[in-house]
Amino acid sequence: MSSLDRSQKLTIAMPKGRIFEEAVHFLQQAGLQVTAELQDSRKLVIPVENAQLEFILAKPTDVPTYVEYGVADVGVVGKDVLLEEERDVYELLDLQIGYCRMMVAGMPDWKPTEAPRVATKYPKIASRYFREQGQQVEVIKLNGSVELAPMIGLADRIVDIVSTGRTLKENGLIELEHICEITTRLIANRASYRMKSGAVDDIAQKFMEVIPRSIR
Ligand SMILES: Nc1ncnc2c1ncn2[C@@H]1O[C@H](COP(=O)(O)OP(=O)(O)OP(=O)(O)O)[C@@H](O)[C@H]1O
Ligand SMILES: O=P(O)(O)OC[C@H]1O[C@H](OP(=O)(O)OP(=O)(O)O)[C@H](O)[C@@H]1O
Repeated sequence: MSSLDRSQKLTIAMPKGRIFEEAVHFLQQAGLQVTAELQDSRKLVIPVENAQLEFILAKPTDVPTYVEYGVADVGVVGKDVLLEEERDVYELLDLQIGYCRMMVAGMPDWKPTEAPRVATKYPKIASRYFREQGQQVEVIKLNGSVELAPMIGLADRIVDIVSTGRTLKENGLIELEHICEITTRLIANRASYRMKSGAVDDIAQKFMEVIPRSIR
């Protein structure tokens, strides 16, 4: 299937923010035409001339929403977002970039209490994890700076992403339990996967060829 087949034009949802640069580098390695507009402008919709491609730039947590509703055919997104948003999309590939881990963390002198409270940006992941552990906890949703919660007594533990460990360390917290590893994934809309199988396969194939090179 030629990538210039008009009916096979693909819209790719890209996450703004932390994983954007690594994801763009991945696209370049896969041979996709990445224009300066994608890397350096405030535009949110970026068509790629003659390549039957269009990028949309979304907040990371919204990428699966655009893909589920089919306004993007495929998307690049962290596994943390997929686990939290639970959108109805196909997960096609682990791109093996954007490495980090989902952890339970707390103060070193943490002790179980009768009414444990857990603060997190990821309430579904946290609730599911503690349910599976057979522990009853109250989950408190925060939107950032989650490490503050145990320090000032809002919660006794947190569920959050840890990458270098610097944020935990500088706030006197330690890793307590490992929930899962997180990497960036390629996802696809279910209808696009069938109706535009040529173009979706083409991009998945190109991505797959990059993956062994991106293993650290
Ligand atoms: N150290 C890290 N902290 C947070 N996210 C990371 C880290 N390392 C990799 N990631 C990946 O980056 C994505 C988050 O990117 P970013 O922090 O830009 O988004 P956000 O949390 O929506 O932004 P905001 O801080 O505006 O709420 C996550 O989905 C995760 O997969
Ligand atoms: O282990 P580290 O390398 O220190 O990274 C982990 C930190 O990065 C993320 O926060 P982010 O910078 O996205 O800010 P936030 O507090 O607004 O979520 C995450 O929520 C941790 O706080």
